[in-house]
Amino acid sequence: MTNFLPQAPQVSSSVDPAPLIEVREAAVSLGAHTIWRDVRLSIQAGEFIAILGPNGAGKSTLLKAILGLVPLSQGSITVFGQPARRGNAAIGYVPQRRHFDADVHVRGRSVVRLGLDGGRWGLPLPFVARAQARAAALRVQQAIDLVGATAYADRPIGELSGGEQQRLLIAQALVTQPRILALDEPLDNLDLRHQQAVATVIRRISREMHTSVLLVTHDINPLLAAVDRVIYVVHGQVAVGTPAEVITTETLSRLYGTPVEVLHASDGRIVVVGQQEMEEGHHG
Ligand SMILES: Nc1ncnc2c1ncn2[C@@H]1O[C@H](COP(=O)(O)OP(=O)(O)OP(=O)(O)O)[C@@H](O)[C@H]1O
Repeated sequence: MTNFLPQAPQVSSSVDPAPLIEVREAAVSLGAHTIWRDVRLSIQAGEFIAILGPNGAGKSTLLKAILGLVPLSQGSITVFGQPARRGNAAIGYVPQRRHFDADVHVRGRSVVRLGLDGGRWGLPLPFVARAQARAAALRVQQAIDLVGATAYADRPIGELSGGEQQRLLIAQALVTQPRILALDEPLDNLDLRHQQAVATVIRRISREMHTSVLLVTHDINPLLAAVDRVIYVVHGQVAVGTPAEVITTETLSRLYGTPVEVLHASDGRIVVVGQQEMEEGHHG
């Protein structure tokens, strides 16, 4: 289905590759407020990582620091061995709460195409332009196929459901074949079925293309089977590990600074008891 695959970066399994992203003792302060500090983190190619935590904990800020959109007050972040910087074409980014109103008539395919054309300038020669246009159309179709949006890509995007729009926005971020995909709450406002479908698509992208995925979410449950690790951000602290390592009564009680209980439902879902009260208390 995807001609993306042969072009995906090859990583030898015999050597431990250098991390794509390295965060060292990093801190961010906004105004007088330290959002988080002492963050240490190495992310490898092909890892799927969920960033969790209560409202206002600093999840989006962490993503933006990696994207070079928010300066650090301490420490460093390197991406592909270079200091994090904005506008890195090797990172595909879908910001928080993007959606299209019903009166937006632009076709889904054109929205995906914007991912390629966004930063392009100049007037190429006609024969170059034709070849480029064919190559671009192919890239766009491959990204649409990859997210499973072929059936509705030519409809006006404003008419599509939240889940369909979300897939096309992910396709837009994928069209440049980025090595890192940064998604801020892509499951927001989706029903459970669409959450799981989008999670499965993202999982496949990270596996097949060896793309590292950083995904901010409020709810780990739709992603539990898909993610490799979680980054849990609470009260300025950050815990990193597999869901089984981090989402425990002990770790979350320590992070929240109060007893929090992690329960495992018979269907595999995780329920964190006491977290809601803590979040309300934190913001109250
Ligand atoms: N430019 C800014 N100046 C000052 N404070 C800011 C700025 N941007 C964000 N903040 C604050 O930083 C904190 C972290 O914000 P952030 O958006 O990273 O949280 P979040 O965990 O993604 O939240 P949510 O789940 O609600 O989206 C919040 O308290 C927010 O109010």
